[in-house]
This record gives sequence, structure tokens and C-alpha cells, in this order.
Amino acid sequence: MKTALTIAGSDSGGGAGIQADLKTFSAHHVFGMSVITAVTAQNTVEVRSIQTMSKEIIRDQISAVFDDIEVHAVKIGMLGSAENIEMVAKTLHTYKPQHIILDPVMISKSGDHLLEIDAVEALKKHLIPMATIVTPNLPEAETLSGITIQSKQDLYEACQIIEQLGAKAILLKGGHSAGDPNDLYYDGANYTWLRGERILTKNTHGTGCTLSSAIAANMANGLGIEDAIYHAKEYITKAICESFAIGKGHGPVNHFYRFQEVHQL
Ligand SMILES: Nc1ncnc2c1ncn2[C@@H]1O[C@H](COP(=O)(O)OP(=O)(O)OP(=O)(O)O)[C@@H](O)[C@H]1O
Ligand SMILES: Cc1ncc(CO)c(N)n1
Repeated sequence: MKTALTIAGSDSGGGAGIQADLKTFSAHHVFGMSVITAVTAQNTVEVRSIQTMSKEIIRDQISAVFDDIEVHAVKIGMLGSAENIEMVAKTLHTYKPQHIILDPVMISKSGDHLLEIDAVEALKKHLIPMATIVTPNLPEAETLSGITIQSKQDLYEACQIIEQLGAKAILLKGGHSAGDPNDLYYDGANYTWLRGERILTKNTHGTGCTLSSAIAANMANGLGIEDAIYHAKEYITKAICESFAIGKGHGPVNHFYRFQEVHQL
């Protein structure tokens, strides 16, 4: 059995964060484990409050997993504070997991801050250099690169700047663009476009969490990085296509379609 660990925040509404990650792992037949960095009181409409976990309990959750269980891939999502970023980086340095998929979560679809503003520098300094792949959305790529993205050329430049921070590869997600949701992959040498067609739905809560977890699950299952992102893009596209109109805001994506396909439900 292959395993994947998510280090992320809890979403009480079940559409994003740890909950989306574990559902994605299961749908990929990967055994999911979790380190909770923060608890958010959240639904499809808003984030009502956040309690960030202490750095000690984050460290202890990570070591409890690694001291006992082989971890085939790690996905990192919401971290909350600079202090927690430093602790996650320091603890992962001890265990040196082979694949680290870093989703640099900053702001939720509902517009709420999930990362303290002064923590961006810590993310750049401590975690990006450890990442196998970083998966920023457009606003996150602007924050990490320090440039405003208005053209295709800006996308290429943002990828280069983030790669120079030490990441091995970048997947710059196009969900927030005005047109079709095309994602740009950069491996430090070449650019590849993962093309998508915009699905007209408001049910896009947790799309970024799901995409990064699907990449982690695919890598845990032994795929190389390029196959892993290609299949993850297919997975998120279908999951959005068949998403659920649950709640009054941005509803969650559908992880069950995989089980329905396999079991012909
Ligand atoms: N309406 C849509 N139709 C098709 N694909 C989409 C749509 N919205 C997003 N995507 C795809 O979903 C993936 C996640 O992209 P997005 O930019 O939404 O991430 P995100 O902002 O980090 O998500 P979140 O913060 O809600 O978890 C990308 O592959 C993107 O192209
Ligand atoms: C806990 C959590 N992580 C990530 C996201 C993605 O925006 C979210 N809304 N909530």
C-alpha cells in the first residue's frame, strides 16, 4: 500500500484543506495521513475563524508519522504562520521525504487570509527550496515572484523567479485567469501548457488542494512528475465537472466519480 501525508489546515465544511486531501488520496487508492496545522471554522461561503496549532504539536504529528510509517509523498497546504513554516521545514529536513508537493496557500476562494502576511518570506526562504513542485495560483505566483502578471511573458518570468528560489518545478495554475484555466508547468528548462476548458460552475472550493493532493497521490503511486501533473489535471477537471451544489457559496468538487467508475454505481 502506498501512503501520502498531507500537512495542512482543516476545513469544517469538508471541501478544501485536509478533508479534500484525504478524499483525493482515497480516490487514488493511496493510504492518507494528516498533520493538522490549523483548524478553520469554514463553509462554502466564508472562513469564520482560525485557530493555528502550536509548532510543537505540528512537529510531534510529523515525527509520529515518519517514525512509524513509510511516507511515499508529502503534500503541504495551509500553514498559517511563519513559525509553523519554519517548524515544518526543520522537521521535514530530518526525514527527507522524496516528494514534496507544496501548495502555497495564502487566501481562500471566499477571500479570507489563510497565511499571515509576514509569513510569505518564511515560505520563500524555508519551504520553496525543499519542494519537488510548487503549485501557486495566479495571485500566489504574483506574491511569491513580486511581479504583476498581465501577459504570457509575465507567467514565464514568474515561474523563473520562483524556480530561482530553489523549487525544482512550478505548476502555475490558471483557475483565476479570465479565460480558459490553462496551467503552466516549468521544470527549470522547459515550459509545458496543461490546457483546460473553463467549466461554468461556482463549485470550485478546494480545487487547488485537490490538484496538489492528486499530484502527491500519483507520485506516491510511482508516476514521474510529468505524468503525475497530467493525470492530476484530468482528475480535477472531472471532479469540477461533476461537482456538488452543496452549501450557499462555492460548493465542493466530486471525489466520488472515481469510485462510481470503478464500481459502476
Ligand atoms: N472553472 C474551472 N473549470 C475547469 N478547471 C478549473 C476551473 N477552475 C479552476 N480550474 C482548475 O483547477 C485547478 C486549481 O486551480 P485554481 O487556480 O482554482 O486553484 P486555487 O485557487 O489554489 O484553488 P483553491 O484555493 O480553491 O483550493 C487548476 O488546474 C485550474 O486550471
Ligand atoms: C483549510 C483550507 N486550506 C486550503 C484552502 C484553499 O483555499 C481552504 N479554503 N481552506
